[in-house]
Amino acid sequence: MQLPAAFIQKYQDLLGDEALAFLAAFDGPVEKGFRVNPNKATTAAMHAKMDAPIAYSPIGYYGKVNGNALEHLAGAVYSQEPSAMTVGEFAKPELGERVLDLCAAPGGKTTHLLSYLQQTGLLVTNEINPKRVTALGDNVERYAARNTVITNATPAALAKELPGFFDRILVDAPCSGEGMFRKDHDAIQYWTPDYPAECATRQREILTEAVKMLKPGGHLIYSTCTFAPEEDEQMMAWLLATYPEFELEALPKTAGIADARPEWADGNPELAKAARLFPHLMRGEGHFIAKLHYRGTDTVKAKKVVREQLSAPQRQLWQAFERQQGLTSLSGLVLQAHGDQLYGVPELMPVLRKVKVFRPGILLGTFKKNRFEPSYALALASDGLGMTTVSISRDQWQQYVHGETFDLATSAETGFHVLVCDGLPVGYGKIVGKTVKNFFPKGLRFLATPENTEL
Ligand SMILES: C[S@@+](CC[C@H](N)C(=O)[O-])C[C@H]1O[C@@H](n2cnc3c(N)ncnc32)[C@H](O)[C@@H]1O
Repeated sequence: MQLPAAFIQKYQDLLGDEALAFLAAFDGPVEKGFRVNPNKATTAAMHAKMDAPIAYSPIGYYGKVNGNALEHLAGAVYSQEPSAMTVGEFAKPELGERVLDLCAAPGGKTTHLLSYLQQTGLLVTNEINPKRVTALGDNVERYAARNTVITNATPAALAKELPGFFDRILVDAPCSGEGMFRKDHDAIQYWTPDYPAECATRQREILTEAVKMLKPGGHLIYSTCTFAPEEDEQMMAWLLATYPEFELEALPKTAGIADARPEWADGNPELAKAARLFPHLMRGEGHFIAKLHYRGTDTVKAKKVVREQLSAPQRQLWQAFERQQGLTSLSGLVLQAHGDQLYGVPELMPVLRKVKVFRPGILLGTFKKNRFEPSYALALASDGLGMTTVSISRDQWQQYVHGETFDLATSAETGFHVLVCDGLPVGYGKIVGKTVKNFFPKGLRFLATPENTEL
């Protein structure tokens, strides 16, 4: 791989004898990996692929999965480079926590956090870029989140409305991306010797806002996918110097994960508690991760939380749908109609006034004239809600994702049913007799074959 001469020189100076192995790793193979979602069923095809576990993640495996496979579309697996999985593992939230993923699209870390929150607490997942937030929405939907709000805001706008609110904040910062050069050759084009310092300026701005949103006793996790000390050890040295209430927590180092390098910043030995992931030392791309504990004591007055917003006719239609579906346990959500769309908003969510909300919660469905039409998101999130389901075969699933109407072997009760294939909810069908009318979202339809959907 053709690396910039200034880049080579910089890391020769920093790494000395180790530089040879470091630079050689850029010509090695890119490591692939995937995570299994512990909150969904595991299919036989998944079991067959789960043969190379990743030592530092109980839900991570080396190997490749297909984005068109049933398991991926139904949120049972997520394709993620193995080093990136350390972030979700080190950030692992406790059940019931209020968590913020501040730089979240396309959702690799968000889906990892969701796996561990198990529908409890609250996840606010934010992406500043309006184009990238759509992919985040798709992944949150696939992961069946009923505890998540998606915002499309600047860190400063969020910090104004949610000071001292979160137990845990992840800043997976925009960075110079040096750790991804092997995976994404185009990233090299953007690199100049000054680029890490430019990124560092933005990272300091983001962190300045992030710290305002932490509760006393909370945790801040900071990660990048770059080797640049300006964005890694030096960023943490700046944070510790600027905010003495923060202390680094030692991260467990296994499978080739290394200590961070205090000598690349101000020499503070505490910095070694953070982690460096180097491709010449482990099976993965380049990353840096630090976990900090906030010992501040100032508490902030609780904000008003969201309230139900539903007209009487809308409530009647929803209740009729609940009865028809056998839906019994949609707990922790406040119902809000936004226009004709009904959302289940996490009840822990404060009211936001000036923050752009991309999705206030899980979309439950749409009010049509005198009826309620359930959403794809609700079908995907139906595990454990006691709703009526109908099993379909892999062949029928291929017809379904192509948008076709198909027949069941025997007739079922007329109405909406969650279709389940290999134990995974895949969407809604409206059944009349044996015929299944297709409600798979039009924008997601594709011509599926056994070959192009194989996991
Ligand atoms: C490393 S990527 C996040 C990857 C994501 N966490 C994942 O695991 O899929 C960094 C993100 O930060 C966003 N970003 C860029 N500038 C930002 C800023 N000033 N404040 C907050 N986020 C920013 C980018 O749009 C990008 O999506």
